[in-house]
Amino acid sequence: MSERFDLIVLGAGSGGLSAAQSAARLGARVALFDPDALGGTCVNRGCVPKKAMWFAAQIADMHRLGAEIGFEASTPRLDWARFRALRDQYIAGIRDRYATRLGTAGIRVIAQAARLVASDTVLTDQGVEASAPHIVIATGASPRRLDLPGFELGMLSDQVFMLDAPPQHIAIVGAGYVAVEFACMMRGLGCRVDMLVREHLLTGFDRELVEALAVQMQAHGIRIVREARIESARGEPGRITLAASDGIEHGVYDAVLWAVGRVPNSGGLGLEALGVERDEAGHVLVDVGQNTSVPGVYAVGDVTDRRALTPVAVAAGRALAERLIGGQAQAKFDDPVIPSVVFSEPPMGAIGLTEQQARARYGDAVNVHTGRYTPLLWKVAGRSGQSVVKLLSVGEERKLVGIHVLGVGSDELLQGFAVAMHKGLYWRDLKSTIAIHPTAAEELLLLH
Ligand SMILES: Cc1cc2nc3c(=O)[nH]c(=O)nc-3n(C[C@H](O)[C@H](O)[C@H](O)COP(=O)(O)OP(=O)(O)OC[C@H]3O[C@@H](n4cnc5c(N)ncnc54)[C@H](O)[C@@H]3O)c2cc1C
Ligand SMILES: NC(=O)c1ccc[n+]([C@@H]2O[C@H](COP(=O)([O-])OP(=O)(O)OC[C@H]3O[C@@H](n4cnc5c(N)ncnc54)[C@H](O)[C@@H]3O)[C@@H](O)[C@H]2O)c1
Repeated sequence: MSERFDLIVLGAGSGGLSAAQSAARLGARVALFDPDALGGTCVNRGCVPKKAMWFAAQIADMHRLGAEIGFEASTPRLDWARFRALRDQYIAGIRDRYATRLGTAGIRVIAQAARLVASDTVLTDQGVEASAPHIVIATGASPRRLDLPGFELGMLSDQVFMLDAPPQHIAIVGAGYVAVEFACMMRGLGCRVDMLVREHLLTGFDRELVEALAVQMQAHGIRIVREARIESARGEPGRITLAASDGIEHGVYDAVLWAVGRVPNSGGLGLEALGVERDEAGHVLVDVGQNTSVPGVYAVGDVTDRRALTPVAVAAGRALAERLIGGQAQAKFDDPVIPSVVFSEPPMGAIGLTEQQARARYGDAVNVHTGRYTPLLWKVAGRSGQSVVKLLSVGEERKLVGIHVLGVGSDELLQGFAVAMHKGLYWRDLKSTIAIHPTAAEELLLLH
């Protein structure tokens, strides 16, 4: 006999936790299934451990800058084991707090993988069955594996966080968020880094800023090899050579990271039998209300084809619970202004459309305002690297449709601009606002 709930959630990552907690807050009886650690990708093998590593790399970079401006400091060496223990302890604390909060909210947590056996019933391999009028699929995504010889010699992003020591010389295959962030972090921590890029770096970001970032990554010592189509890996763990389609061999590396995208965890969930539609890549197809093609079955987060970002999964889960349990018929997550930051060195952030997207949508009505500057401390140190800011506005009114910043501080300064753009931001608003001087943020107000 299956136990009845108001809402069942598969997956306790960003999206699933948000849906479950919001629904429980609104009075629903909720069951939450997940065989793995609470918090999913973001907390355990994504944003959180990544950001800790980024901070460590930033500190190493600041030491180098410190030496350039006159500090007498010896090169710092990171005690990797201590750093890893502290980071893991912090993450365990987050998981503990989730467990406490879920318990307090009365959410039934079942530490097992579940699949749908009917549109209102789920079952686990251990025989636990539960049913509800609403079932939310929030099973996320996993790193993509390639079907090429020697693939197993390399690692996936999940495994980077388990390394006992940083590699000496790493090859990173791929050119998306994960590839760029790990390349910069590893380099910051003193590794030799080769990035083997098949096509473009960071597709989806403004081309001008991406090229400016590539220049800085190379100046930082990262070797970027373009048009490298890796076809095989050979050697042994710790001594790996990569062969490309043009016959060129790369390496020898002591580590290889395959950062070639992510695939949705939508297999083995019983979706095919129920008729839940998916795209070719396996993403569960949803409308703006997170409804799948089967009534009573919904999906949020990376398992869908929406932007794979934690705040997107969280917003979708919350809106869904508000609609299903809170009775807010209009609640949906459909925000066109999604800010995001690549935690590279320096970081690069974007809100709204790139120049390429804006021109495709608005043609000649697009105004482009670009500025380049060298951050104050870099100038003091004699460095020449440049930050880039770009604003895209449309028409006579100059409504902002895109804001892009590459440079120190961009990760923190963009959130406030995202609030303004969400509400509707115009060029005249920037011109009539008093700047905070001297900051990186003011550069957005000082453009001509
Ligand atoms: C290295 C890395 C860095 C990232 N950095 C950022 C960042 O800085 N900022 C940002 O916004 N985003 C970042 N992301 C993306 C972000 O982590 C994801 O967008 C987010 O975690 C998606 O949440 P989700 O709930 O959809 O899935 P997940 O967090 O992946 O959670 C899915 C959960 O479902 C569980 N599950 C799977 N199958 C079943 C089943 N059959 N039954 C029950 N449970 C199941 C899994 O165990 C997992 O816990 C990063 C991702 C990676 C890989
Ligand atoms: N800071 C952040 O917010 C952050 C950080 C990490 C990840 N994320 C999210 O997670 C998502 C996944 O990131 P990702 O980097 O895994 O994927 P991605 O889609 O951003 O990039 C995948 C990269 O792999 C390349 N690629 C694909 N197949 C290949 C092949 N056979 N050989 C060589 N290269 C190949 C692609 O050209 C692309 O450059 C991102 O889109 C983003 O939404 C966000």
